[in-house]
Amino acid sequence: MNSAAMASSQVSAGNALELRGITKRFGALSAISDVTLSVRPGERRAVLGSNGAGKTTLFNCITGDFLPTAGFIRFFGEDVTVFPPHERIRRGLRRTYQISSLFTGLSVLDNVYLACRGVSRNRFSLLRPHRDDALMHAASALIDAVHLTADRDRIVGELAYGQQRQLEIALALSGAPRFILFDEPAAGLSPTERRDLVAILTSLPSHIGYIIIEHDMDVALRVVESVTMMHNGRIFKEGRPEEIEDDPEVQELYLGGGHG
Ligand SMILES: Nc1ncnc2c1ncn2[C@@H]1O[C@H](COP(=O)(O)OP(=O)(O)OP(=O)(O)O)[C@@H](O)[C@H]1O
Repeated sequence: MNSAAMASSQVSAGNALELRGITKRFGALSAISDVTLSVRPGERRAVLGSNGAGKTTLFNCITGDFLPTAGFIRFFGEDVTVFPPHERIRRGLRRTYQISSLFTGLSVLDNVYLACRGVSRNRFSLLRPHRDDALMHAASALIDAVHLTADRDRIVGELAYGQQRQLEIALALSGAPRFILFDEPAAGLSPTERRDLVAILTSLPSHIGYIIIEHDMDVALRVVESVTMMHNGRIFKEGRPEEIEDDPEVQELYLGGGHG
């Protein structure tokens, strides 16, 4: 290992996620530019910024849906910059989407069971699942974790919207994730459902770190310990939730700036 590679591996030692100089261009447009950030194992961070700031593009680079134009990404020390999404999933990275990815004609339990099965070694087994197998127990535990215990046998299409979003969190938790990217989980939720979401996120196992993109500051700042503010594709400010909330520049640009 040369000295540059050694320095790079020392920088990344101990981080769950490490981005260095990530840039993504679409033709002449730089959606994100030179984004460098590190997240420790178990750390919970919000990425905030107004529309078009580059938050979703950042997520897509982390998941492998987009290849960055420049920079590198390490996941638990391993360079995953050019890995396809399924290789990152196999290493414990998960993501939720703004657009629902649920099987609405199946029950809550079947949805979570299939997600658990999809990331297990036996995913191509043709054996009929039994209610007492280990995956069924894992699925039940995840349903409890997202407060859907009483709804586990209901058809997903009949659930309230907020319950469907809770179910998406259960799917992201399947197969022992180490890190989750939550894409606006509070969007469209009622005040009661938002409170439920905060309770679910804050009671996730402490070894699971996450990044949350969220327009609702009341939710975002209550479920994280660190915040990265983005503006025009660049990191604009980083700090603890209370520092970000009190920062005059953030207030000018984001909180009071007619943010949509
Ligand atoms: N596939 C793409 N092709 C071209 N331009 C894109 C593409 N994806 C994003 N962009 C552009 O990159 C910039 C950043 O967009 P991005 O969706 O990452 O922002 P965002 O912070 O997630 O915004 P929002 O809060 O509205 O979701 C925008 O100018 C957007 O139009």
